[in-house]
Amino acid sequence: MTDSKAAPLPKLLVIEDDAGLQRQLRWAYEGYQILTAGDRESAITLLRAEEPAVVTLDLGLPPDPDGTSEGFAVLETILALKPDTKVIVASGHGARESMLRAIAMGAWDFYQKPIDIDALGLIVARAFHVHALEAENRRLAARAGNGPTLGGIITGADEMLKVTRTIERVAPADVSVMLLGASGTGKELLARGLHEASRRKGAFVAINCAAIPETLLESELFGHEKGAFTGAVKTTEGKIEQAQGGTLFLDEIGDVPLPLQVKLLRFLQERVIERIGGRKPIAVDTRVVCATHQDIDAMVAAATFREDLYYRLAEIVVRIPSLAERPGDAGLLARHLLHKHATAMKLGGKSFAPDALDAIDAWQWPGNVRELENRVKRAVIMAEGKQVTAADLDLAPGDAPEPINLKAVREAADRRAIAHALARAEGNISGTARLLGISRPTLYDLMRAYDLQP
Ligand SMILES: Nc1ncnc2c1ncn2[C@@H]1O[C@H](COP(=O)(O)OP(=O)(O)OP(=O)(O)O)[C@@H](O)[C@H]1O
Repeated sequence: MTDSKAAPLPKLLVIEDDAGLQRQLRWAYEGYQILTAGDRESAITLLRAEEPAVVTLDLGLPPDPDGTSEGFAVLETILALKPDTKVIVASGHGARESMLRAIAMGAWDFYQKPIDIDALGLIVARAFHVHALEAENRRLAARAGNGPTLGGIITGADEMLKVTRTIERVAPADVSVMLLGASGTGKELLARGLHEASRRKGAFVAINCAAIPETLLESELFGHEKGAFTGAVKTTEGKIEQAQGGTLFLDEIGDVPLPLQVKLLRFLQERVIERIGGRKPIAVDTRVVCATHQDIDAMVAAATFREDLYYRLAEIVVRIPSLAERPGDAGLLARHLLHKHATAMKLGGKSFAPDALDAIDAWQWPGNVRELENRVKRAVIMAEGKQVTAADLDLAPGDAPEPINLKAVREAADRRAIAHALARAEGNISGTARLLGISRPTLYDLMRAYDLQP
């Protein structure tokens, strides 16, 4: 049986007035549908009809085959009609100025004639890859923009959408919720979203149990009466009381010392507190949500966290995936954060250079969204022009030795892109080839050339 639903081949438009070269390029690549045009009119007609993702453009086109005017006019029209098209411009020897002008106008890359099919093939493959990544980012952004998400959470990843759906479901029920996830994954944002979705009328009160010295934590939580201890000059409500009728968010619950765990347990059982130095019990109706980045199960097993308290706090446990476990979210969030911070600093109109998007996609983000936000904020300040580069984000250049030439840079980028796609497709060759927008044989060739394993 033939597979009638096979994915259509990615389209490459070759704009070249030399019929011999046209033929050579037509047969050079497998895995693409090659469209050819010899002049402006037929090129633009094909662009409108077929919307190719990648175009190779010879600047010397009739009626100005020895100059560049017609080529630049075509480049301008393509980018005006379809700005996401990746245009790779061809130049003869010594045409550096034209190339720089083409890049400044928005061309994706260039190559020198005479054509080296292998080198051009790599540039073309990479252009398809970046085009596919950008299209995926736009798709995720559109999906994430479908209606308000819980607590303003930005995500397009199923792993995280599942989390927001769970939280929306449990929000109205009066159960305790424990959020488990690494630092910077958005636990506090989710807790706040849960509070908003619960429609509790009181306040959302957050306390970071790791940030407050042990000796002060009890007073912060339970409050104190005037004169209860040296320095207690006036009666003060604790965070638990402040959350009356609302939600109490206990961040880093794993850092609460054992004696205080006992007091918290008593509060959760009886729903009353006593301020330090106070004698009368005060009833408090509050929803408790807690979070930790620690391995709480191991802490319970080691008896450094009380099991009875754990069961009171963790009627529902929600695990928050790290940023690296949410495909596409790093790029999506980066764009959102770039817009947010550039606007706040009155430095609007900034976008990411292709190398920045690649670097964002390849980085593992050990500090999750918090790290991403810090890097983007810094990059907005550091970027010299409208484009934010990987170097502005302090990502790629520091991680690799100084490349010796452009070929080395491209190889490194290809290697990263292929390794990343392989990981995303879990080693599946067809899936990887699809993600990269290249054919399986081309992928095999590249993997062999770069000595990569599935
Ligand atoms: N999905 C997201 N969409 C938008 N902003 C996010 C998202 N996730 C996190 N952030 C932002 O990233 C920063 C860190 O998030 P948050 O404080 O909620 O993380 P956390 O897991 O509580 O971190 P920590 O454990 O270090 O306290 C905040 O500025 C938050 O607004």
